[in-house]
Amino acid sequence: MDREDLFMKKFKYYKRNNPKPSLEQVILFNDEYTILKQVNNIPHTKNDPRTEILGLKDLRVWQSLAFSDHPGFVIIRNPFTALGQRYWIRKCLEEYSKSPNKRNIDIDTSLNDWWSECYKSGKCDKKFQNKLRWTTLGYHHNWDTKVYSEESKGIFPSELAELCEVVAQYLGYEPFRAEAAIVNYYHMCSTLSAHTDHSEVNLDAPLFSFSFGQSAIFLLGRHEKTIEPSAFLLNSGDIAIMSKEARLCYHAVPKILPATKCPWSDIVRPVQKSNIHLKCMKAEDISEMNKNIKENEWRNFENYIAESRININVRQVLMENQITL
Ligand SMILES: O=C(O)CCC(=O)C(=O)O
Ligand SMILES: [Fe+2]
Repeated sequence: MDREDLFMKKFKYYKRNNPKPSLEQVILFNDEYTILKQVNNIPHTKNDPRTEILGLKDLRVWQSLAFSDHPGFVIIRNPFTALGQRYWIRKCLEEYSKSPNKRNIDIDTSLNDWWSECYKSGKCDKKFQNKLRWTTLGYHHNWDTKVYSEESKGIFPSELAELCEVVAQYLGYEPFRAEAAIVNYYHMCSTLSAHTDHSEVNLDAPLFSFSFGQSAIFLLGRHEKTIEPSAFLLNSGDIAIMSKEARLCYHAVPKILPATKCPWSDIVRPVQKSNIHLKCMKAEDISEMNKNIKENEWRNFENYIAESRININVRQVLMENQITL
């Protein structure tokens, strides 16, 4: 007899609207879970000078959590500044959504600049705006064959590579090379069904997942769907890392939930110019960060994120000493 698909059962439970599911078992919904523990035994005594320009808080105040039932799974609870959240949300909407990055809307349109097109008439075309569901950066994920190739590859955004490098270093997951990303755009009724991410040659390198905007229930199971998954709440700014035993586990997003906090609207402070050495980013990125302080620059992006969730999912594709596929 086939064993029951408990992953699907939980997915359906959290997806349903009528009656609404209980959120009592959702980890991180409140702060009282005893299974949480601080990941790093040794507190960070030094900051990484790149944090500010990447829109991150000082490493010494980061809170990273591990879960005894899910070895290798780590959540860093919103290490972003309010301005940092605005910067990354805007990057996903205005820049990562442009061709030649690959997008789900490419089947219907050849236009390059989706975000500007949404505002072509002066006001937002919501119907068109909601059509964008994903873009891929770097090595493009092939949704049909699930195979990466050298022929389908773009330039990986340098600022996103640097963000991952800082997070990887913080967790001691070095060296990590960001080579492929999927940006997922969710609306309030969107879901992402159960899957494992196994297309990369390098399945030992961790997977970094950045969430912005509205919240999500994230289901994390094991290597088989017959094992019941745990439900985690991911809020804006949270970074989830699937490493080691968790790297190839089934996961899914059955539900988007209205955010109870909007950290992108907290007090914004400008990033100061400094002489820090940036591996990937350029000095102009400081003004790109600071322009989002102005309400008129930020308003349209805020309207989008008030009803959507964005997830950036970053992977290393190649082995450490491999140059091409
Ligand atoms: O949206 C999420 O949190 C997960 C996305 C994901 O699993 C993927 O893109 O492979
Ligand atoms: Fe995934």
